Amino acid sequence: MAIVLGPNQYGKAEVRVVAVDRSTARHSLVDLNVSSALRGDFAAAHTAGDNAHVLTTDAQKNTVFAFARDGISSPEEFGLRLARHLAGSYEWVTGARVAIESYGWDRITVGGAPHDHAFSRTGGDVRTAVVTVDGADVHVLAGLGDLVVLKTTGSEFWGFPRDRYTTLPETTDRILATAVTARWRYTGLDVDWNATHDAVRTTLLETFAATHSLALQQTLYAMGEAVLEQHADVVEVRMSMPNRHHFLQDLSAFGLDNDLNGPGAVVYHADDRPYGLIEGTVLRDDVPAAPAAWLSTPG
Ligand SMILES: O=c1[nH]c(=O)c2[nH]c(=O)[nH]c2[nH]1
Repeated sequence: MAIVLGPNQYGKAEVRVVAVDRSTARHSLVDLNVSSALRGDFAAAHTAGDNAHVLTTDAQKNTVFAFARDGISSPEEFGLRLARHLAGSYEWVTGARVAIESYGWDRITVGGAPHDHAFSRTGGDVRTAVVTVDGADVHVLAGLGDLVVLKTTGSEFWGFPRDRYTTLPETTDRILATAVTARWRYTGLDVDWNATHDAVRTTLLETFAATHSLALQQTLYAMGEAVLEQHADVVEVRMSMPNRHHFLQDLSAFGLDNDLNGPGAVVYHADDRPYGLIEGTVLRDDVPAAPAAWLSTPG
């Protein structure tokens, strides 16, 4: 028996870089959280403390800032530029993974006019990109996280088996709420990254709204299916959707009913935990799997 080093990677996590385009009086900004990781022959560093192959994580951080100086047109483009550079940096580096979160900023409106250089953070979801260079292969995953959505009706849940511990009542009218994390894989690199990201996000939202849900599982599948039907560049969608349960609050102690169809507001208790966690992949069955695209990407 011998003990050996298994798969490993290392890099700088969560480099916070803000790039401002000041080329006109109307500034624009890109706000990213960038994590890089290198893969390759780093055995000696692990087993002997020999750092001759270790491109420092500090240099990886510096590379992020230096590359931002050329402008950032999209997280995907920036990730591709960085991952290709890092993967090509030394012959013992076989691959690089760059994962990016992108935070949105809206112009503040002053007197009805969008301001040139004042912004407020968009409250909602975060855009994500993961670029992996693996030898000659390049993979791009786009995505989003924390897209919080809710519908006040159009959701049922019934027909499930009842074992001795099943107490949940069946329902034909409930709130359906979740915070969508989705990542989707592109076939090629000739993609209009920003426009496609916007369009996929719209598809996810529209399908959540338009699907009469019999289960969050069904809604998840419908959302992934719609993305694949409407976006030819996308071959695979992975989603993670917590079921943010909303339970009708019992108000009988106060002599109040709480009837879905009665007069007055219907009052729910929004429970934060535990939550159902519905996860799944929807993909084209004629496209080869790309495990390298997803390696060390959680969820
Ligand atoms: O949409 C749902 N899927 C489930 O699997 C489930 N389980 C549960 O208790 N409520 C729900 N709702």
